[in-house]
Formats: sequence, structure tokens, C-alpha cells
Amino acid sequence: MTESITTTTATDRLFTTKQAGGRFLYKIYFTIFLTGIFSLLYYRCTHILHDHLVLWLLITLAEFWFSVTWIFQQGFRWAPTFHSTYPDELPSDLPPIDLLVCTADPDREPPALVANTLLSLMAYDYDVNKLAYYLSDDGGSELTFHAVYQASVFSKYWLPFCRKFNVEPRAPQVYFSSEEDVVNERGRQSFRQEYDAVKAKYEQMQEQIARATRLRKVPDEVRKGHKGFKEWDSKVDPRHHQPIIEVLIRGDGEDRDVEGNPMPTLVYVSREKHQGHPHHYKAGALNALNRVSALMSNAPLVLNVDCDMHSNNSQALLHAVCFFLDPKEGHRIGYVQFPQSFGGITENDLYGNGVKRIYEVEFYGTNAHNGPMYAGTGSVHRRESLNGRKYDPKVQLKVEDKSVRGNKNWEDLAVKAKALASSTFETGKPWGKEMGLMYGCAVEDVFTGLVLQSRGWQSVFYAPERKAYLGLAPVNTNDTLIQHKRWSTGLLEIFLSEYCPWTVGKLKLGQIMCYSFYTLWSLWCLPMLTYAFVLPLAMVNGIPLFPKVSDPWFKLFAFLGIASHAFSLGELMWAKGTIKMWWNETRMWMMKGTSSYLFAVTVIILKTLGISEPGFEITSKVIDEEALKRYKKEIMEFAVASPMFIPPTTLALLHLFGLLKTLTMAVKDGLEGLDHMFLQVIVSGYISLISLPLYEAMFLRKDKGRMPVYVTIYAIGILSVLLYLSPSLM
Ligand SMILES: O=c1ccn([C@@H]2O[C@H](COP(=O)(O)OP(=O)(O)O[C@H]3O[C@H](CO)[C@@H](O)[C@H](O)[C@H]3O)[C@@H](O)[C@H]2O)c(=O)[nH]1
Ligand SMILES: [Mn+2]
Repeated sequence: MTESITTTTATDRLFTTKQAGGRFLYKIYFTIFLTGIFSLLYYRCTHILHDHLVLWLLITLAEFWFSVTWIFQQGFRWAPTFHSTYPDELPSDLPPIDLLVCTADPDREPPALVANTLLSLMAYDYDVNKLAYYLSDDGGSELTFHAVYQASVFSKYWLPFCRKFNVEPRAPQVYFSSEEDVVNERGRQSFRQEYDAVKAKYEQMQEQIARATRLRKVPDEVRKGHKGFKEWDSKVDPRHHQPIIEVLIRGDGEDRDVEGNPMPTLVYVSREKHQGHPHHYKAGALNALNRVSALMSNAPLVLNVDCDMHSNNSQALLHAVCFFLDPKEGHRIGYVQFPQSFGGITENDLYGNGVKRIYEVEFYGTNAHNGPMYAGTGSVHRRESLNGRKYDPKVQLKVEDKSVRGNKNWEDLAVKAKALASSTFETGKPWGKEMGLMYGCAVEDVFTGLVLQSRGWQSVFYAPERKAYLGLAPVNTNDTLIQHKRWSTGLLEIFLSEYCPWTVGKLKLGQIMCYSFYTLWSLWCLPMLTYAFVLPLAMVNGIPLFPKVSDPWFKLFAFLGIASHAFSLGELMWAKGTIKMWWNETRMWMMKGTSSYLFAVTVIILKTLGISEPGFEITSKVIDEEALKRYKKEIMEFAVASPMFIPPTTLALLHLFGLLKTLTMAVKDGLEGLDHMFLQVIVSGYISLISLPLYEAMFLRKDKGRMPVYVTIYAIGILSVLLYLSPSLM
């Protein structure tokens, strides 16, 4: 696709917009494929299998739902839309920004990671007097506080160094792990000296953090360095503790770096937790930060970043501000979303967690109709819209600087802030409903974005050339499936909420289609399980469900199968993927479909029946040495006896069994029999091929990452029952 048709041109604009070219080719493909879908449904309705009515009904419904989701997807595919920004045109007086960072668990989110993320963000290329950082620690951990404290000390060296030599990336851990700058600038003695000095300071910080993490205790001599450590003089239980708010760096020119320049404000916040008081996970944490930051600095723009995503582009804030300050369209924009990109993903993205399709294809499509979903990290919000203000086309709302500045009594502010971070503060107030991030949903981000858009705000998806953020994605099968379970549970909760995209209003048609695709994606488990179970079971019982090869309708099925695969491959290649990446992504799609989505639907049923409430299972950001080696070699990691593995392993075995049985029979009874079963054989062959890593993990591998034998036993057990019962069910 080339970018050609320009819809707006730059004059005094700070950003412009254009649509992808070559769309008429897409429209041709669209028309042909749509005709194919209708023909398929026509075929099913005119070829009812009277002897196997239930099977016919299941397969027809499955194909119907595949077709519906394909139509929803057109919301993303119809008109990819790109923005360009002009940061050079920005006024010199930039709006203040508060930066909110979340962490929740020192074991799953190592303190060193938190420090690194924080430092990368603190070094943004922006007027430091306008920046204030708030770190929320839902783990209430002294180890995390210690890391933030160490980062605050090191930042006084790091920030002037970054500014002086304009280094990139500004995440010290990443920067110091590549020697590129040193090699490039070897000639310059002054650089070399400063580099070595800062690196030594950095290593000192790392060592301090590592030692405390290892001992699970902060050494006494370090504790003396800041009064904040006193909060942990008695034990702090992460689920039950007092509010802790510590100002680590005072902005407004009070605290200075080693060269005497002002520093941005940095505040550590661990909101109060009380058993029995719901804390609403990340949404609750961000709302507490929202209030604390409003008291202490009250910037009109708010950036939110997860602790597992460091800044990779020191200019990102300038790009974001271009949208809000744009004289023509700025007043409509509620939030700017940067893509989630991930570092350390293997070449062929073994678990499909690079989510390339979402951020390199789909989100551009949302730009055509009111903009993208809010993705929880790397997004800059207008504080007013986040706080419940509705968009009013009659008011050309400016980004007004009402921030709190100068001569602050920090002690006093910290005391006042504690009241805002108390566990009872929100009782009887509209937080989580009319203002702030929305509660009651495992994907608070998408939910909140939808609510903002339903209040009339537009959003913008913008991906600068140099990636704005680089994060950590799950690095094993179980974490991947659990993350997708959380996402698909939350998305379905949105569809079932009062903000259902079909009824909420103010959304454009294309937008409704995109939200429908995401919020209903867990329902994919129904057609996928149908295809996955019904096809091979019918095959082993000798029942054909597709036209035979000599039937003219056969071509239709062949076309739809090949075209949909070719399209998805082409799209991923366009997003600079690899063929193997596509193959891995397809495997994961099948596994998620039959596992994560199925569990998500179950969780929602349990919730509806009032049996249990879904929570927020935090993804682990640590990986052991051995597992990392396997990951780098792109060997799938199973290792834990997770129930998430049972459906995909059972299916892999079922297809292999069906395939072998049918082929053996064909060899015995002659190949003519295969004519009827050809498509079923192809599907089972395809699924068996894609499941090779599963068979290996079950039967061949000896390493620790193999499939636990319990899972295999369960899968074989379920398979036997299915095979035993299937003749009477068909
Ligand atoms: O009680 C909690 C639980 C989580 N978090 C934070 O939430 C963030 C995201 O958690 P993570 O385990 O990394 O989940 P992911 O699946 O990687 O997160 C994606 O999905 C989430 C919604 O499910 C969004 O909030 C995230 O922004 C998005 O990156 C992390 O910074 C956590 O520290 C909290 O602050 N409090
Ligand atoms: Mn994450």
C-alpha cells in the first residue's frame, strides 16, 4: 500500500492526515470475498444434511459467525489513515504534562525494571519544569520504593548526560548494553570521560537495586538516606496498608541535577489498601494517581505508561502535544495513543505477542473513524476528558495551563495527598463510573477509551518513525494464554455493559464494527471449537461435511480457505513480518481460540451467575536462564500443568488421530473414499502440521519446558471419551 491521497494540507497545522492509497484494489478483493461468503451461506442453506441435522446446524452457525467477524474486521481494513506531526512548529511555551507510571508486584515486575522505565521517561526532551512523575506501587513494596529512590539519585547524573549528548534510547539499561555511541564518538575525549563516569554511577545503582532485591531487604545505611523508608519500619502487607506518599524530587527549580539544572518532580505513591474495600486493580491505581497529581501539579495533559514499557524516543511527548495544540482539530482530541511495541521478541515472534497486526495494521484503520481504542500504556490524555467532561462541538476547548506551580510546601502536599489516596476516598463519588478510568472490567483501558469516545471525544493513533515505547511481552505459552484470557474476558464485559458499542451512541459505523470485533472476539471460541471438534469427529465416523472434490461447490470452499490465508499472510508481510511469524501467529490464534477465549466465556458465565468475579492476573516479567535459552531458539515453553493447555492438546491429538485413521482406511479401501472427505482431511492435516510443536512437547522433548505429563494424560482421557461417545452423538 502506498500513501498518496492527501485530505488536508499543512498551513499553520501541527498535524496532517492522509489515507492509504491503493484502496480500490482492496475494494475489489472485498467485493469478491464478500460474494464468496454469501455464496457459502447460500450453499449451507440449500444443502441441509437431513441425516445429520445437528452437525449441519453447528457447522452453518460456525461459518456464519466467521463471516460476521470478517465483516466487523472491515472497520479496520477499509481506510487505513496516517498522521504526520510538525513538532518544529510548536510554540516555545509547552503545556505541562503529568506522567503516571504503574507497578504492582516486585516479584513479577522487578524493581530494576521499574527504575529503568522511570529513568527513560524522566529523560524526555521537554521543559523539565513542566513535567511531574508519579509512580503508583500497588505492591506497597519497600524494594520498589528503594529502586525509585535509587533512580531519583542517579537521574541527577543521567538527565544532564542525555541532554548534553542527545543520546537515544534513554532507558539506561538498554543504552549501556550497546556500546554504539562509545564507538561512534571514540574520538571525543570529553564524551568518553562523561560516559564512563555516568556508566559507573549507573552500575552502582544497579548493584544497589540488585543487592536489595536479592536480600529482600534494604540495607540500613541506604535507609538512612530518605525518611520515606520509615513507612516500612513495620511490615507492609500489599493487600492491607496505609497510604504511602513520598516526594523524591521536588520540581519547580527546588531540586537540581549535578550541573545545577532544575529537575522534574518525582513522587512515589502507594495508595491505601484495605481488605474488604475493592481497589479496582490498575484502574483504581491510575485514578488515585490522577487525584494526587491534580493536587501536586495538575498538568492539563496526562501520560500513562506501564512499568514494563520504557521510552525509546525522547521526542514522543512533542509529537503528542502537536495533536492537542493543533489549531484546527486539537480541541476534539481526547487522547493520543502510541503503539505498543516490544523489545526482545524473537525473529518469528513465537507467541504472536508482538501484536504487529493490531498496531501496524488495525489501529491505522481506526484513525478513519474517530480514532483508536485506548491501549492502557503510551497514551497521553487530556485531563479534562478523563475527568468526565463531555466534548462539546460549540466550545473550542484549549489545552489551558491551570497547573500548580512555584513555592510549594511539599510536606503539606504529601499529607493532603494521602487523603486522596485513601481506600475510602471514592465512596459515594463518581470515580470509575463518570470520571477517571472505568471500573468493573478486566481491560479498563479499552473500556475507558470507549466511554470517552461515546462522550464525543476523538482519539489519535500515532506511530513515530523511531518507536515511542518498547515493552515486555509474555515469553511463555501459559502467560500468553492467560493474558489473552484476561483481555477477552474484559472485552466481553464491555459488550455486556451499558456501554455496549451497539447501543452507546455517538460512534461511527466503522468504529462500531471495530469495537464489535474486539469486544466479541472471545465468541470466536464457539465456531473455532465447532470446526475443531466437529470436523474430525465427523471424519472418524465417516460423515462428510463439505462438498466432494468433483462437486462445483468445492471450488468455493477452496477459494475462501486459500484467499483468507493468503490475505492474512500478505498483510503480515506488509507489516514487515516473516512467513514463519505468520505460521506461529496462526498457531497461537488457534490455541487462544480454543483455550483463552473458551475460558473467558466461562469466566463471564460464572460472573453472570454471581459465582465468581474476574480479577487481574499480572503478567510475569521475569524469565529463568534455561527458559530464556529455549525462547531464543523459538522452542515453545509449557512447563506448568496449566488447564489452559488441555483444549489445544486434546484437539491436536484428535486431528492427528482422525487424519491417520482416515488415511489408513483410504489405503485399505481405495482412494475414491477420500473424495468425500478431502476437505476434512486437508483441515486435519493442516491443524496437525501446525500442532507439531505440541506433539513434540508431549512426546519427544525431555527439557523442563515440555508439556507436563498430567496435561497429556488429561488430553488422552478426554479424547478417548469423545471418540467413544461420538458415534452415538452424530
Ligand atoms: O492491581 C494491579 C494490576 C496491574 N497493575 C499494572 O497494570 C499494568 C499492566 O499489567 P500487565 O500484567 O503488564 O498486563 P498486560 O497484559 O501487559 O497489559 C495490557 O493489558 C492491560 C489491560 O488488561 C492494560 O492495562 C495494559 O496497559 C496493557 O499493556 C502493569 O504496569 C501493572 O503494574 C496495577 O497497577 N495494579
Ligand atoms: Mn504489560
